[in-house]
Amino acid sequence: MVSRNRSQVKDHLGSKVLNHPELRNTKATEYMSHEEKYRYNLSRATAMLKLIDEEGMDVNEISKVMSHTVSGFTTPDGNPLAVHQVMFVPTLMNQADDDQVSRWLGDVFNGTIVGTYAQTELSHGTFVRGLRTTATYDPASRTFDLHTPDVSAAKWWPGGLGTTANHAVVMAQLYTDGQPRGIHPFMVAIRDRETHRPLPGITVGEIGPKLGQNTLNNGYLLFDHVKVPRENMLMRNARVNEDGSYTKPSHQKASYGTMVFTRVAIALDTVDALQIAATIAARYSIVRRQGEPRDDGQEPQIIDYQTQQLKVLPHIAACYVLRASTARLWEHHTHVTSEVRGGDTALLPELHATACCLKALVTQDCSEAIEALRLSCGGHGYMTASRLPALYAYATAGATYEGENTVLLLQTARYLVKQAGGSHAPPAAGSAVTYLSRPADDTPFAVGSPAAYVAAVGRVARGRVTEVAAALQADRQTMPEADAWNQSLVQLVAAALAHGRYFVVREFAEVVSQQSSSRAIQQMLQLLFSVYLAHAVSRAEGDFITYGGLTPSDIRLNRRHLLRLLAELRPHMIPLTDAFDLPDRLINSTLGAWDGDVYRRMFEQASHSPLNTDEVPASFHQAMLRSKL
Ligand SMILES: CCCCCCCCCCCCCCCCC/C=C/C(=O)SCCNC(=O)CCNC(=O)[C@H](O)C(C)(C)COP(=O)(O)OP(=O)(O)OC[C@H]1O[C@@H](n2cnc3c(N)ncnc32)[C@H](O)[C@@H]1OP(=O)(O)O
Ligand SMILES: Cc1cc2nc3c(=O)[nH]c(=O)nc-3n(C[C@H](O)[C@H](O)[C@H](O)COP(=O)(O)OP(=O)(O)OC[C@H]3O[C@@H](n4cnc5c(N)ncnc54)[C@H](O)[C@@H]3O)c2cc1C
Repeated sequence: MVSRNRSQVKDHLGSKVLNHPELRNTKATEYMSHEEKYRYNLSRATAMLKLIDEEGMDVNEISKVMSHTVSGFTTPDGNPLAVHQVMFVPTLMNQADDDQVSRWLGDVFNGTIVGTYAQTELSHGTFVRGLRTTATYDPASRTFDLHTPDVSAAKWWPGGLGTTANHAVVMAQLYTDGQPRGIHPFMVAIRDRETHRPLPGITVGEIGPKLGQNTLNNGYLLFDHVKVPRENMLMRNARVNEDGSYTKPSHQKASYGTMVFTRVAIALDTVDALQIAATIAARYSIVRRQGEPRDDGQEPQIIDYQTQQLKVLPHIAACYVLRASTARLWEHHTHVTSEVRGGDTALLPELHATACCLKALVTQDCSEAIEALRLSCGGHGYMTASRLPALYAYATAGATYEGENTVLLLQTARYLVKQAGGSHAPPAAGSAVTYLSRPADDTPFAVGSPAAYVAAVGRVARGRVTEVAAALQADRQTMPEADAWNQSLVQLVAAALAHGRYFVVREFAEVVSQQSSSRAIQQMLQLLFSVYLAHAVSRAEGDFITYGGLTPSDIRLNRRHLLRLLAELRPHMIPLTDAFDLPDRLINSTLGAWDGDVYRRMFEQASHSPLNTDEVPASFHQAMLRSKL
């Protein structure tokens, strides 16, 4: 495919997806059974994979097509092939050696192998070192014995495992020579390629209904001494030789690489969900009129209520700000991955720390924002057909999967306190933590100056990190490490989030500072940034007084400033959401269509309720008779 700029790629791929012969005709899925939904979503996910293959898309293009998985168009109830595409394939590409890649990839791309990433167990998700599935090497047969010791070690959650995948990358405790070697990835056939029946020794199935994404097809998996050939351990990093001798990986956490990638992908993707929700709420907020008529005789548009502006507009600004930092993280990940493949792991610790805190910050902010946007649509936001409940369910899953957010923030905090205490390798040029070893930026705070806000956000991050690092250091003198750490958990999480916020605003400050061909665009970016910053301060006033150098009077001024900025942004709300360029079919919301014809659409969707087919549904009489009322 010829090289295209970002928006050309988006247009091109957008129309390919929307007009694909196997995708363009959509059905409402609300009243389908679980199995019908699965069939519908799986056939659409398969069509997407075919499209990716036919077009020979690169990873950036795939990421754009995959980001449609959140839409109401592509796989409205969850993509049963998401984990295949986003985790299984990347794991093979990055953790299998060259021979293994050539052995498997043909079958992956021709659709014969469909995989999942099977790591989490019933009793362990967060603490990966605690996983209990074992892979014990036997040099005589040159096989691994894969075993689930008891039900609590059953794999539980992997997406697509339920009824879709025939292979899994299984993360298991490796034993060679009777020695535990830690968690390693194994390529395991779990179902017959022809009949799709579970292979001997395998117990597999679907785990049941969830808050959302019910056709993500999450599954369980148990092994009863399943023999796996030696060549099926993914050997780009660590190796087990025929005689059972073991070669360590170049980095102790090399086998965690897929998680880092997926965290980056989730951060990027969750902003797409926020863009959809923001577009729906913005459009609805101008269509909806309610309240005492004004001078023009009309009831007010709800967006003209100041409270509604606060519910909607900061999240539109957040779409722009978070898009910039997540795109930067994506580029940085590509760079660091190629360095790591070349054997240089120096940048990995900071990439891990940044991916953890951005994934956590973005999924937390976006799920809170989507819920606020849902509430901003009043009763109608509670309807499934508004699409807002599904968007919330999608975003909030991101706060748990691929590393529960608190746990990930603690990983970032661990890196930050080590940097603050000078016990880590010094940061590389361009690192996001150099501010910790420099004097605080003492630019005085001034309402209306984005640079002054950014400096204050930096002082909060610096203050939070150095304070908790000192507390931890002091506690370490008087208690065991684990107790000292636990004593500071809440402050460590706050420090990591403050660091994440500083990262995000610095990235956007750079975007705003770049020369744009259009003065109007530059002014709009400045306005969006000002809204984001003023809102960030209003959400954490205590922090800005305690660490950011703001006075109570600054806080009061900021509150007024934010409301003025919102009024300034309000006339631009629709162009700003139209600019996300989301076709109606992708949004798939009764409230969020471009023409604003909300009430007709709501009636139309109600007509699909099976309870409206007959004037009196037969079920009514049956149920009443049974209850003898
Ligand atoms: C092909 C293209 C596709 C493009 C797609 C893009 C489109 C986007 C569409 C998105 C659609 C989204 C659908 C997604 C579906 C999601 C499905 C979900 C899947 C899962 O959830 S899989 C399971 C995920 N599980 C977890 O994340 C578990 C979390 N826990 C951990 O990661 C670890 O246990 C831990 C990190 C919390 C702790 O590990 P451990 O105990 O081993 O380590 P320590 O805490 O002791 O730390 C020791 C040192 O190791 C460093 N460290 C830890 N992890 C890493 C890492 N990953 N990389 C580098 N370094 C790491 C620590 O920092 C420590 O370092 P130190 O120097 O000693 O301090
Ligand atoms: C929709 C969905 C899809 C998923 N898909 C997959 C998949 O494809 N493959 C796969 O392998 N897994 C998958 N998972 C599993 C997912 O990765 C885990 O659920 C996630 O990593 C959280 O782990 P946990 O469930 O063990 O949570 P827990 O760790 O049990 O979390 C419970 C609470 O304990 C707290 N906690 C735990 N440890 C600590 C600590 N050290 N310090 C402080 N607090 C702590 C957490 O903050 C949280 O509040 C999926 C999960 C979901 C919801």
